[in-house]
Amino acid sequence: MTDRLTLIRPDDWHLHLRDGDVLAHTVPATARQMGRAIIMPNLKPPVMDAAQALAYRDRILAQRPAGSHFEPLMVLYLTDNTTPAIIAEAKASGKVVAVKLYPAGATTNSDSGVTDLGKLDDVCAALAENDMPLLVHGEVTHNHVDIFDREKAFLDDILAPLVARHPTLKVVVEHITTKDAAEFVQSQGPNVGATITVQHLAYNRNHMLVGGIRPHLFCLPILKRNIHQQALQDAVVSGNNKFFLGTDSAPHAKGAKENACGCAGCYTAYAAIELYAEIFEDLGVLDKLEAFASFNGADFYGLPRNTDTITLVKEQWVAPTELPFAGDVIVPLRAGESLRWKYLG
Ligand SMILES: NC(=O)N[C@@H](CC(=O)O)C(=O)O
Ligand SMILES: [Zn+2]
Ligand SMILES: [Zn+2]
Repeated sequence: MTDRLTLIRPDDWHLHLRDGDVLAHTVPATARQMGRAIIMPNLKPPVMDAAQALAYRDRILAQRPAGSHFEPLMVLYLTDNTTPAIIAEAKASGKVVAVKLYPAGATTNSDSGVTDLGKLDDVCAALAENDMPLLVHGEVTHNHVDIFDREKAFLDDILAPLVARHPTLKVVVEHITTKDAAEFVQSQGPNVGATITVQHLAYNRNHMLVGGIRPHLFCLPILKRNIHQQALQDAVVSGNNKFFLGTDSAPHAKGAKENACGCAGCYTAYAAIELYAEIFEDLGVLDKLEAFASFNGADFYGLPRNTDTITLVKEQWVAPTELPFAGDVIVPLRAGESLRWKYLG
């Protein structure tokens, strides 16, 4: 039985750090485990150009613990007003590595998102030219499309045509939740990859809704039925290098989650690698964790793999029931539950 696990240091290819005082909590939490992280730009207002990305990066670095080499990889938020010149300037900054598409209204702070991707073909061409991946929150937002069908509708109506129009554009389908998305990614060339979260591997909608509603399992795209959870598990079990670690750790204060209109997002950064290790072990593929967590994402982005290592031990510990969040608290995923793997450093 394996009771100790040493891996090349992982990276988090989808992370929300937020801004302001809470950076004092969110930055150290991720910097403790991850070498790099793709920093989601859905602030209020969003991160829309190189200057805003560099200023945000400085605020993040100001909270990086002494001695840490954690590197925030910055992302621009695509709007109807993004231009090829904005993309070229972002690339030239050397610090912005990707651009994020939020269909307007799809998720937390996405009001400034894109209303018609068809109008941004010149921007997509600029991304392809600059070898910058387009990261997508893959859900349509039309009222008539059921929330459980929104990812598939996005793949069929928006993403498949986009990839066909821009065959060299790198695309990351973020936080995939369906069998359809896993199959779509597998069916495309090496320029299309996907991140998979802990919560979408570990849970399905029954966990969220049977026996009472569990607001801390509510995230977007919403947890789907068990056949979809199974397909995501199959994707990581397959070892296909198109799939990589992206926690989508998305903290919201406890009161904003335990609310008559609760916010979407699960907080997992405090124990990201332990949470993935537990699932990979349950699936019998602990030997595939390192490629998923530490190789596939870097390879997809064309960045060097990390060279230092981390170690986990098989040792039970209890996840905190709450964590500080700048005068407020957050309830992490698995709060108060026993975790099986412990990160040593
Ligand atoms: N995943 C979520 O449920 N929420 C994210 C936004 C996102 O990634 O869609 C957030 O910023 O809170
Ligand atoms: Zn999203
Ligand atoms: Zn996210």
